[in-house]
Amino acid sequence: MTDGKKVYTDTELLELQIQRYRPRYLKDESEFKKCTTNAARMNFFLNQEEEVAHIKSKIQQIKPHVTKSDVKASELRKLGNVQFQNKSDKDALILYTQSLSFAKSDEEVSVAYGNRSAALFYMGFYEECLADIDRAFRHGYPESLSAKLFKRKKDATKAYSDRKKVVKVKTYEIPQSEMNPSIQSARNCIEIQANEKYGRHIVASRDIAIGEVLAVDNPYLVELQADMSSDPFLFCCECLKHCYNVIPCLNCNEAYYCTEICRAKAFQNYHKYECLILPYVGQLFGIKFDFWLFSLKITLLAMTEEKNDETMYRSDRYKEISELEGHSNADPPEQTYVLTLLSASIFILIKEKIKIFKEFEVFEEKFKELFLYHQQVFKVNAVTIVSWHGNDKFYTSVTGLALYSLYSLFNHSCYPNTFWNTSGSTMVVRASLPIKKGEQCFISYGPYFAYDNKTERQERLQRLYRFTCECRACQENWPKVTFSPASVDCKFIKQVIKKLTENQALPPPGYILSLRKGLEVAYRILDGTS
Ligand SMILES: C[S@@+](CC[C@H](N)C(=O)[O-])C[C@H]1O[C@@H](n2cnc3c(N)ncnc32)[C@H](O)[C@@H]1O
Repeated sequence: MTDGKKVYTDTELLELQIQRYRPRYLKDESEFKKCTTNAARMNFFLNQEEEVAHIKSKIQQIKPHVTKSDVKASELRKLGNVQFQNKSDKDALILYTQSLSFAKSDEEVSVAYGNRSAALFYMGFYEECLADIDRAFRHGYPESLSAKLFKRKKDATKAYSDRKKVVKVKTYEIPQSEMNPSIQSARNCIEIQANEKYGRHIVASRDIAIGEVLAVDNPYLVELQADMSSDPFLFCCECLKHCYNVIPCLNCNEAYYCTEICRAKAFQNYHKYECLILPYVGQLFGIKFDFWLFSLKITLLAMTEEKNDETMYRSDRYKEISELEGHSNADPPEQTYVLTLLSASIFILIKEKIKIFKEFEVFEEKFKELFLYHQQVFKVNAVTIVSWHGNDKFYTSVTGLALYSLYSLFNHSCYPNTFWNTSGSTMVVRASLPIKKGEQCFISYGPYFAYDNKTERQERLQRLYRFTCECRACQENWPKVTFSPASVDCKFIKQVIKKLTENQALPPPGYILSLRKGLEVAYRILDGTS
């Protein structure tokens, strides 16, 4: 979100809203604090008739942006042509993609695909170029221009087959024989336990060696972070795949997908409702929080998903999401007040514009509870996905947020014995230390003893996750490690290891072992032998 100059994070935006509504909160404070459930909080605003009438009239005044227009599509395509002639292929590609998102008639759609295929060809993305040529023909590309497109198809096919095959990075897959019988995404070396101190948590059901895979989890839901990713027109909103030839939603200009399959899946599951109100959200509030969009999608999924009572802990089902920790009553009341006020307005918007509650009448009351709850779940459990992409030069960027059911059961330690990374949106969790049978498997929620001091870590964990960390690094108050791994040379590593080995009061032997083993594992992963 920007005001022309500054890009605001969700937290900064929320702080601005809290300041804006402070006088109103102070007036309502004592009554609002009496509401102890999310539904009661929502009803606090929804029962204020004047307020509701005011929001309804604001909604009526909003003219949603034109989403499909051949005139606009043609303008954007022509701007793309200028960039293409100037050899700015990537800028041309983005303008052609925008043109596609506005294009209404088959003719306009087909020409935009045809033009984009040219930019893709010159950028060396032959597979994507061929896909766009097929799309152009399927939409009835004009006969008069077809010869050029047939030639490009021939050239791209040849260039594609001549090119050395790119080795695709393979995500680890759990072998059938090692699958966990009670947890869908886990290997058969962990189990879920629960107690008062830790809530639900993950425990090793046998000894686990460094580098071993504990879980390969797929997200229940992802949300593309358009403002933060380097380019929102290059990612699939459904699977976050980095993709140069995304295709737009057939109704709105807000969502793009890597394939027709992802588009149909998103539309069927939630986007058919979401895209009817997205054009209003920004205009109604002047802001769009990521956690709203996220929460809206989950709530729509919760309403529409078919019930599945299987006892296995599943990552592809709403039931597991519905039981995640949200600390519903732990946020500062002023923050909850503002979020509820804005959520109540979204509730009215949904009622006015998509009539979904007519279809799912029973959910009207449930929605009030869930929409806020999902925002709370998001804050405690969502993960930021950083992708690496590029052609010959790889670079990383934040592409999205995701919610994983199994990852959400891992508790935190500032000296964790597991770590995770993602490939696309698939998360792989591995051991970073040896884990003995019966020991809890911890992950880091961000704070890590080597980079942040104990006070900083404890403050952050308390504020965001509402617990006091009692990991070994916190109990023994380990010092920060003051080198940056990127600038470390081998000589320096040797010195560090020597110092660590000599001084037993510093991080324990496991840390040294993990450093050495970690390098070995990283090498094996990169080498493709693990
Ligand atoms: C992502 S959830 C982890 C699963 C959670 N224990 C449950 O029962 O659903 C995060 C929450 O777990 C709890 N938690 C995480 N790490 C913890 C720890 N080291 N000690 C105590 N509680 C912890 C906190 O309440 C935190 O907000």
